[in-house]
Amino acid sequence: MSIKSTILGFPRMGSDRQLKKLVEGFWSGKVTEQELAEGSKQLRADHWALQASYGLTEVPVGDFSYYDHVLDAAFAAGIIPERYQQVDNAGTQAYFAMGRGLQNKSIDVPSLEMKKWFDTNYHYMVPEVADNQAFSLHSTKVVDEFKEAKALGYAARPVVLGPVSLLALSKTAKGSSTKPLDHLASLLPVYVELFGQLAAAGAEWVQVDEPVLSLDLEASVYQPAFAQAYAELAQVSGLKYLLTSYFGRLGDNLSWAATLPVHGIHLDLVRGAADLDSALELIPADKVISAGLINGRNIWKANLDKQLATLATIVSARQSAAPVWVSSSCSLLHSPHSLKPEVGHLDEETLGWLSFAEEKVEEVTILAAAIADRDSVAEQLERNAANVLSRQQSERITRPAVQQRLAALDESSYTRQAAFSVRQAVQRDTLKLPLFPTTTIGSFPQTAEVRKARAQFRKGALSQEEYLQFLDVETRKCIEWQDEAGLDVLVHGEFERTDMVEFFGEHLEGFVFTKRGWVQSYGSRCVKPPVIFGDVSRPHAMTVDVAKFAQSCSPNKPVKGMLTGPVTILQWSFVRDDQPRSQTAGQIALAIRDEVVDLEAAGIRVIQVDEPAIREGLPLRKADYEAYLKWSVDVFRLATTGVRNETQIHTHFCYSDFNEIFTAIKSLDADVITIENSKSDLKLLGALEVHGYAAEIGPGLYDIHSPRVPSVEEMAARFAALQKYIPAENLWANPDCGLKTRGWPEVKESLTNLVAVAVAARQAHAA
Ligand code: MET
Ligand SMILES: [Zn+2]
Repeated sequence: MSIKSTILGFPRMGSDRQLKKLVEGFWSGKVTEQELAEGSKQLRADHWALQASYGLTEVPVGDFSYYDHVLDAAFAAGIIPERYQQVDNAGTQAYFAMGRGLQNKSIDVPSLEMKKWFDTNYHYMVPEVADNQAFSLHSTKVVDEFKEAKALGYAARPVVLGPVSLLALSKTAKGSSTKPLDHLASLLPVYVELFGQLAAAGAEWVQVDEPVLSLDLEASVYQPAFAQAYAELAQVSGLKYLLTSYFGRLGDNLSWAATLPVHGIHLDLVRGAADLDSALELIPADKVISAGLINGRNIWKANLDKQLATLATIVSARQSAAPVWVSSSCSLLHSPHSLKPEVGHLDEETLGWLSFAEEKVEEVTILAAAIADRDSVAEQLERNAANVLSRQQSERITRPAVQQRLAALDESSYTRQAAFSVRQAVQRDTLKLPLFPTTTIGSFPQTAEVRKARAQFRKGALSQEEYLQFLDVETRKCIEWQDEAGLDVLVHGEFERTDMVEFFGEHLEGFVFTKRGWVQSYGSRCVKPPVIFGDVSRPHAMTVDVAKFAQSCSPNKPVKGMLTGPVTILQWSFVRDDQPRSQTAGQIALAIRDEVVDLEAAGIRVIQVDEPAIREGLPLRKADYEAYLKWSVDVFRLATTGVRNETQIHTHFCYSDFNEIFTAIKSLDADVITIENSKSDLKLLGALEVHGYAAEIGPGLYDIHSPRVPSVEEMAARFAALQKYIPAENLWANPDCGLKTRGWPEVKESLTNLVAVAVAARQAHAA
C-alpha cells in the first residue's frame, strides 16, 4: 500500500533569501517587473524540484507569495480598499501599495494594518471589508502557478485561504459597520469561479486553509457560515477539497467541521494531537485524513518511530475508509529553508538534532515509505533514532546545577522585599526624580557607522579593544546628549546589540546560532531566531561593564540597566521541545535575575527588563490563557525581584491592547511600565479606566516607526489626555519604543519636544 506524501506549504524566500533580494530590488528600481516575475518563477520551480527530489508525491502550489498569502487572497477576491484603486492596477503596484504603502509625487497611501498570524512570528496584512464591498475575481495567480507546476510535470495541489478564514481575519473598513463575515454570501461566487478555473486547468484536489478552526469559535455563527460556504463550493464539479486547519487542536469545532461536505480533513497532529481519538470517531469514512505529523513550527528532527506509530494507528483505524495521507503539521513557511548551509557552521552533533524545511520534506517521505514497507527505509529510520537518542542523552543539554536551583526556589524568590507603595516612597527619596520624569526605551540610532564598526569587529578588521573603545565613545556621546537635552533617566543606547534577543543568546549557555536559519517575518523581512537547545545558564555578567561605564558618564542622573525578559527571549527563539516552555523560561529568568542583582551591586539604580513579546505568546484558546499567564508572570518576577526596595524596576511593552492580560501585567509588580500608546490612545486609556493601575506608567507620547518629528502641541495634547486617567505622581513621559531604526536629527528634535512637554506640564501642575 502506498500513501500520498505532501506538505501544506514551503518557505518562499529561497535558500539564500533570493525572493527578498528580488522584491527589494524591484522596489528600489534595480529589478524590472519582468525580472521579478521570472526570478520568482525560477524560485518556485526550484522549490518544487527540491520537494520532488525526495519523492514527495504531491507538491503545494499557490503557497508562494510576493508579500503575504492573506494579501494574495484579499487581492484575488477584489478586496481592494478605495484608497488603493487610484494606484496603477496593471501590474503589482496596487498589490505592493497594500502591503507596504506607496508615497510619490501624486500618491501617498499607507499600507494595510499588519497583524500577527495566529501565534507565529509571521505577520499578515489585514484586509478591510466595507459595507458596500463588491467582490470579483481580480487575480488568477493560483491558477497560473498551478499550470506552471503542471507544465513542469508535477502532481500539484493548489493552496487557497478559505472564504470563512479570509473574512474572519479581515476587519471592518473605517466608516463601515457590517462585520466582514456578513459578506460571506457575496464572496462565495468568487471562490466558485476561481475553483471552476482550477478544475478546468486540471486540478484534482484543492487545499482550502481554514486555520480559524483552531480558535475558539462561536458555533452559532461559524457553524452555519462554514456549512453555507462548503455547500456552495461543493457545486464546483470535478474538484475535491482538503479542509486544513493547523496550529492547534480543532477541539469542539471538530464535531461539526468533520461533517462538512469536503473530501478530506487535515489534522495538525503535533500541536493538536489531542484531537486524534475523536477525529477517528467523527470523520466519516469517505473522507481522506491528512495526518500532519511533521512539525512545521520548530526545527527539531522528528521522532520518526513515534510518529510512525501514530500513523499506523490511523491507517489501521481507517482500513476500509478513504486513504490516509502524511503531511507536515502546518505550512513549512515557519521553518528555515535548509540545513545544508549549516554544515561546517554548526557542529556535527547539533546538526544531527535539527531539521529545516528541506529535511522535513524528507521526513514526510520517510514516514510514507515506512508505512508501506518499513524495510525500504530501515537505514533512514535507524539514523533518525540515533539522532533522537543523541539529543536525549547528550551531556551538553543538561546542567544539573541549573535544574536543581530552579527546583529549589520558594516564594521568596518571586517577591520583592516590600509592597509597591513602600518601594515608591523609598525610590522617591533616593532617585529624586522630578514630577513627570522623562526617559527613553533604550536603543538610540544604529547608524551606518555603528553597524560598520560591528561588521569590522566580526571580520577581525577591528580589534576587540578598538571596538570597545568605539562603543565607549558612542555611549558617552549619547549620554551627554540626553543629559543636555534634559532627560531624567538616561540609557546607554544599546550600540553593542544587533538585536535584543540575539545579544543575550550569544552570552548565555544553551543557545546556538544558525548561519542562514532565516524565517519570513513579514513582507521581505526575515528573522534568524536563536536555537535554545539545552539548559540555560549565565557564565559571566553580560551588561555590567557597559552599564557601569554609562553611569560613570552621568554623575548626576541615573542610567538604566537594560535587559530582555525571559518570555521575550523564549518567544523569539526556536525552543527545545523536550521540557515545558515554562521550565526553559524559568532557567532564562535565573540568568537574568543574576544579571539584575549584579547590576544593582555595580551601582545601577534603575533596571529595565523588556517584555514586548509577553502578549504575543498568549495561547490560541482562552482555556489555555491562565496557565500561560501564570508562568510568564512568575518568570518575570523571578528575574526581577532579587533587588532592594531602592532599585527601580521598569518593564516595557510594544502594544497597548492589554485588556485581556491586564491582571497579569499588574501582577508583574514592576515599579514602572513604559508602553506603546501613541497609535491607539483609546485602547490603553479604556483598559486603565476599566482595570485601574496603581504603579507608575509611561504611555508612549509618539510613534517611533515613522521619521516624522512629533510637535510639542500634539504630544502635549496626548499628555493632557493621559493626566485625566493617571495620577500625576505616577506618570512618565517617553516615546513608544526604542529609537534604533531612527536617524539622529529626528531623534534629537523629537526628544527635545518631548522634554518640553514634560517641563511645561510640571509648571502647569505647580501653578
Ligand atoms: C521591541 S522593544 C525594544 C526595547 C529595547 N530596549 C529598545 O529600545 O530597542
Ligand atoms: Zn518596544
